[in-house]
Amino acid sequence: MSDFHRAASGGLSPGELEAVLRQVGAERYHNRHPYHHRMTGGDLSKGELQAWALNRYCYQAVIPRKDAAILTHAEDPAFRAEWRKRIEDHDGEDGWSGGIARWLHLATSLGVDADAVKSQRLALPATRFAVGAYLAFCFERSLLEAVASSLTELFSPVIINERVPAMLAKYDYVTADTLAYFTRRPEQAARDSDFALAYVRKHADTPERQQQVIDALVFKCDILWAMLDALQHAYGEGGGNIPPGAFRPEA
Ligand SMILES: O=C(O)c1cc(C(=O)O)c2c(n1)C(=O)C(=O)c1cc(C(=O)O)[nH]c1-2
Repeated sequence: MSDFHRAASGGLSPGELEAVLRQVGAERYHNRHPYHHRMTGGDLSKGELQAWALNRYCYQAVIPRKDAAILTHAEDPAFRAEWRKRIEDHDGEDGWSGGIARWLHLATSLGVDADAVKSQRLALPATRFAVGAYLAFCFERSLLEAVASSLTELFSPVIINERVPAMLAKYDYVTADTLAYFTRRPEQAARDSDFALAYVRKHADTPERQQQVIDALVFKCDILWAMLDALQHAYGEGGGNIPPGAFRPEA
């Protein structure tokens, strides 16, 4: 970690803390990953896009569970009222009318079987470990650290704005309907990250807590990075490193 990511021993002002957090994102968010660059450059095979969608489903599926874990730590009803919107975004009214269902649609539009995606059986081992680590982090750490770990959402509108136009332009089988998941995300992410950032600015009021917040965001960037590393290793360069039991694109 660069020195810049250490909270000053005397503490940072809320504005200085926010600047460090934004710097973490500028350096470590997954829009800097080669797999993302290959995606936006039109260089991924259809199998690599399918593998991305299938593995990323595991992340989508864990998000409402980690948000429920966060709610168990929250004593303030106003906090819970705000945070539970995230679960509703992903599950919808009945479990299958929110973001998870829209992600499933994205994966099936790319030609992956819905049951295979939902079962998560064909995901890479590293994907499972990464999303499991995110869930465990939100169960085990303080409310402040768990809230801070959601702050990658500050940067998600950037990657969505890079990804969506490039995918529409570069892959003739990708349509606006395929990518409908992303239509609502920037607005939801802005609402969520505004709330989380205000919470962190207010509650990270000692140098120790400021360091915990910075470390939580680094940890979360590492989760997203590790997921793309795993895809690159397994499916890049002709798919020669696909682990046993993992998704195999049709030749
Ligand atoms: O498209 C993306 O690259 C991306 C990134 C992230 C993120 O940065 O964690 C999220 C999402 N999408 C997303 O769709 C989403 O619902 C979401 C929830 C969270 C979270 O940590 O609570 N991150 C993200």
